[in-house]
Amino acid sequence: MKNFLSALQTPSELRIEKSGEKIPGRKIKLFRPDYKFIRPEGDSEIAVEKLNIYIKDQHILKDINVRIPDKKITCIIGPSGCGKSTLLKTFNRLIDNVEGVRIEGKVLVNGEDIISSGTDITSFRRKMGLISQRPCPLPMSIYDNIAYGCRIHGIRNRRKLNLIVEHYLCAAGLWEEVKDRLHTPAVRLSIGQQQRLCLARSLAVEPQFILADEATSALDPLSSKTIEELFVKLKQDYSIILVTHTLRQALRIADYVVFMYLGEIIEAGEAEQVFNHPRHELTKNYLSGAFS
Ligand SMILES: Nc1ncnc2c1ncn2[C@@H]1O[C@H](COP(=O)(O)OP(=O)(O)OP(=O)(O)O)[C@@H](O)[C@H]1O
Repeated sequence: MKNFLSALQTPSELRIEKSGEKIPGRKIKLFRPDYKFIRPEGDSEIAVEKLNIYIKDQHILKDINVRIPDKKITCIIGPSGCGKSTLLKTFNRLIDNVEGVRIEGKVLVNGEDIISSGTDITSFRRKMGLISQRPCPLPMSIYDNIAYGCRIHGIRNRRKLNLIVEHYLCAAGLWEEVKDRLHTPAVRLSIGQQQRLCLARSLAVEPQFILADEATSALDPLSSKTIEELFVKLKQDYSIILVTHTLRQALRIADYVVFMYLGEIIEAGEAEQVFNHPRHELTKNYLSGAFS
């Protein structure tokens, strides 16, 4: 199935209906009140095989083998310094920016090894939407924050951009709050709104995965809850990988859990199994709060 952007790139196929935009061949309406997400093309699965990461002389990730399931929320948990962010950074090759890094092993994204030298990093990174701990809106308007990435990818038509901006602000649950001030600076939004804007901006270039590193830790409880609820909705269409320090958050939203300790994966499995019947003593101790 075509995704939203590619559908918009063939305007002859696009039909406007009074109640919202409709793409022929699809029963779904794109916008409020019947807003539904559009499933990106293909599966979205990551398989990590014998991954070892060294930074200078330190062995940071040790023989990592794990499968991140398709269209689920995977939470990576573990004490500070155990390698959660390093593993996440490997998934979009941001790890390449770390000085003195050496990577061994395979990270297969939909079957393609992204560690091997032939990988086109730019096109592959487009599949990976990244949400960081602190929202970082671009110093421009709300509208332009969303349109920016699309313009880079060659979409210039104002009408198409309007559709995209509305679509993804709806997806991130922000449209109603900002529709009357789209052309005001994004930095004037609250931190929680900025984080949803960053989520909308990531979605606007149609990733298959959403990677989030402590995405709610800078937010107030209400904004945090809003982002969690969005992740739960978005998993219909995206594979979501969250690094979180908050066990309660993982308990609330994880479908799959990866528990790390000192650079190793100690246990990975369905959330129900890991939380209720952990196999490893270390996992039990971590979950019981014996260390954090
Ligand atoms: N650029 C770097 N140079 C040297 N060591 C690094 C670098 N980045 C990370 N490390 C080390 O790698 C290990 C794993 O770090 P990482 O940030 O992945 O852990 P984490 O589990 O995400 O920690 P936290 O929960 O505190 O954010 C730590 O010992 C850290 O000091």
